[in-house]
Order: sequence, then structure tokens, then C-alpha cells
Amino acid sequence: MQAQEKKSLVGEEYEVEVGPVAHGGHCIARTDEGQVLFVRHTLPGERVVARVTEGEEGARFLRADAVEILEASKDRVEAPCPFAGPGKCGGCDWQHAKPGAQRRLKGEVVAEQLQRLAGLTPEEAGWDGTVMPAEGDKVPAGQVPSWRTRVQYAVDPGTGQAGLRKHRSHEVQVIDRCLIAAEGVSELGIEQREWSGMESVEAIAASGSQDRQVILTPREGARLPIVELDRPVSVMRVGEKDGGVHRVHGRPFVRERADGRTYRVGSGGFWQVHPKAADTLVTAVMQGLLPRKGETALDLYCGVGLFAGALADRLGDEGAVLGIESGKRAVEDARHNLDGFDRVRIEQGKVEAVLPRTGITEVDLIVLDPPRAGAGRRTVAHLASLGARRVAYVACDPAALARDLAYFRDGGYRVRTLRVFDLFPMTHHVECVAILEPVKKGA
Ligand SMILES: C[S@@+](CC[C@H](N)C(=O)[O-])C[C@H]1O[C@@H](n2cnc3c(N)ncnc32)[C@H](O)[C@@H]1O
Repeated sequence: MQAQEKKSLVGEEYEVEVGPVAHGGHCIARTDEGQVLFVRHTLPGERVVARVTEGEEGARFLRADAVEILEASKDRVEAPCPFAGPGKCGGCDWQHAKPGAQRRLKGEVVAEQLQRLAGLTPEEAGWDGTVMPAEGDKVPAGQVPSWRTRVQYAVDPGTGQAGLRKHRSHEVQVIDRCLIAAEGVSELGIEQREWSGMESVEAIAASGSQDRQVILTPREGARLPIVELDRPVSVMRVGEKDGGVHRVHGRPFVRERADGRTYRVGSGGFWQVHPKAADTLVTAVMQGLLPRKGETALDLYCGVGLFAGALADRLGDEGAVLGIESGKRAVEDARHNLDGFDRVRIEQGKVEAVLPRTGITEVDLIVLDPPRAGAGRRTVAHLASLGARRVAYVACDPAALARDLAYFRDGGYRVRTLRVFDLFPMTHHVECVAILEPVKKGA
């Protein structure tokens, strides 16, 4: 017997009362029949017409866009970007919310994830519930923060024009300017020229130097264009066969600065996108760990060595830092960046594979800054067994953070403080720094 195809509900419209914000840049609503909707472009407390964009009859939930606002929230503003809104650019989630409201919504998401996945209240996590802007980030009221120092433009295959992908789609929203792109990126004028044959064009404007870079990803068999932009740039390309990033001309890296030190960041390597993010995070981590001269430390998922460098400076000649990073080029950069420190070692490989091989059985301090998936139960259990007096967990996903905090609790650690930063204004993304310490025996 053939399974009956479920009826698609895409295009159906429901008038709904919008409930709380959820993780992912949408709010939760229910149809009169009780069907759960994840609605974008709305705010809690609004009454809207929600049009289904994904989902079928009987699905656990449907995705929808608010296409008409019947009763608006007091937190609503006219989206400053003409490309934000239903069916348009998928880059920003909260263009239609006041900046203070955006931070409040992100705080509610972090609180909900901590409660649901780790059973922690804000008080138990040592968090006052606020979401702070990046340190020193002063954007005049009414202006859009232009913070993205790296923008990956998608190219419309028909016209060769640059744009950004629509939400959960391969379709390209052609734009003439991205309002949240840093000035250095906008100055390159990527949107003003044609990129026929390219799949995507990534523009990088270092905030720690004048370095500018463009990374081209050609479609199969396409020839690379001669890149003539409004400023000198180095050009890289993504290899069709190996997916690696290769030099076309200019330096194969950009130079960034944080904590008074210059870091070389090779193409394809990780560096925080907000110009104030690296310093904000280093400050939060160091204030939480309070490193002492002569201590030993781990910097896990260390990228080009941001926290390892900051730790090495503070631990002095008697201290020692081991960084672990899976990216080959990032490891080369980290070794180059921290060349002046005899007692810093960087190992290449996955933390879960390298850490057990090191044979380390104790350490004073740990920083971990994993990718979105988090560190996971096994790695956290291993870390908890090393007896560090403090652990700094830097997290770009509150759900993964909450899961890992629960594993740390199983390993005998408690959260001492949590700080939450809005390093991605206008989007739903948020960055957390949790400082953990062992639960005292008998406490
Ligand atoms: C969020 S970035 C943090 C980088 C660095 N801490 C910084 O702030 O610049 C995560 C890093 O982890 C690396 N990575 C991802 N999975 C890994 C794994 N299983 N083991 C080691 N490194 C990993 C990525 O290549 C990336 O450089």
C-alpha cells in the first residue's frame, strides 16, 4: 500500500496571537486548532496574519511569516533595511525590533534554554538577565550598527548580481547595500559589480588593520574574474576539487588585533565578526578566570590563538598553555601568532581525539570556545576530570551551552557567573561567557 502524501499547508494563512520568542529568530503561536507555528517577522504580544512557508498537515510545527500586523507591539519599528521582511533577505531576524527589545528577546531565549536544558535559573547561573552590547559599542539612537567585518555574498546565477540568501532558501535576494556590513566591507562595492560564474563572494575588512580580502567561490568550470574594486584587496579562491582556500594574489591572510596583540588570520580561518567582539570576549574570559603567574591552561578550539595569547601574557614565563584546534591553517597561524612564547604549544586535531592523547591529568584553567554543536558529553566529562580551578566556556549557541553546562554539573562543576553579549545586532545570534568552578566538597 502506498503511503498517503500529506497535504502541504504552504500559503495557508492564520490569524494568530503571538506568544513568546523561541531560539532561532521566531516567535511561537498556535492556530485555533492548536497547531504550533514558528512565526518570523513578528514580536511577542502581537496579533498577526501568519502565512505558512513550510510544513504539512499533521506536522509537529509549521514555519510561517507574519505578512500583516493587526496589533503591533510597542517594541516594533519600521525595519531600516528595505531588504528585510517576509520572503526577502534571510540575514537579519530582528530588524523590526528596537535595539533594547532585540537584546531583551535574546536574553529571554538564553534564559529559556538554560532552564529547559540545564534546569538553571538566571540566579543559579550568576546572571543578572541582561544582554550587553559589545564593549565600547556606542551606536547613536536610530542608526543601524554596521558591524559585519565579513560578509558572504551569494551571486544570482542569472544576472551575476551579488546579494544575500533568503531565509532557509538557495534563492538570492539581490541588494545594493547591506546595512549591517562594516564600512570597510561596504567600501569594496561588491554589490555594485557583476560576478557572473561565481557561486559566492566573501568580503573581509579586517578591523585591526587596513587588510581587505575577497574570497571567490566559482561555479563548476567558471573562469575567475579580474577583481577590480574600489580599494586594493587580496584575492583568494575556493578550490573546486578540494574545497580549500587558495591564493590568487596578495596576502593569504588578514591581520586583526585583540588584547594589544596582532593576530594573523588565514583565509577560511575563524575570527570574530564584530570588530569589538574579540576584545569583549578576552576581557570577559580573563575577568572570570583571573589567571595567576605560573599556572597551566588549556585553550580548546583555539582558532588562531586568541585566548592562548591572552593567557600566555598573563601566566608569565613559568606558566604554560596548550591550544588545540582542528583547522590546519588556523594551527599554522596560531603557531605564528604565538611564536614569541616558549611555553605555548598548539596541537592540531579534534579536541575529542587530541586531548586524551596528551596524557594531561590536571590543569589550572580551561577556556573552551567550541563551534555551534558544543563540546558534548564525553569531552566535558574529560575536562571536568582535570580539576581546573576555573573554566571559561565561550558559546555562540545557548542551547549547546546549556547542554554542556548540565554535563559539567554531572562532573562536579557549577556556574559561577554568566555574561551574555549582543555581538550580532539585528540577528538572533548571541554570545555567552560562562565561568565555572568546582563545587566545594560538602557544599
Ligand atoms: C568558535 S571558533 C573559536 C576560535 C577562537 N577561540 C577564537 O575566538 O578566535 C571554533 C574553532 O574550533 C575549531 N573546531 C571545530 N571543531 C573542532 C574540534 N572538534 N576540535 C578542535 N577544533 C575544532 C574551528 O576550526 C574554529 O577555529
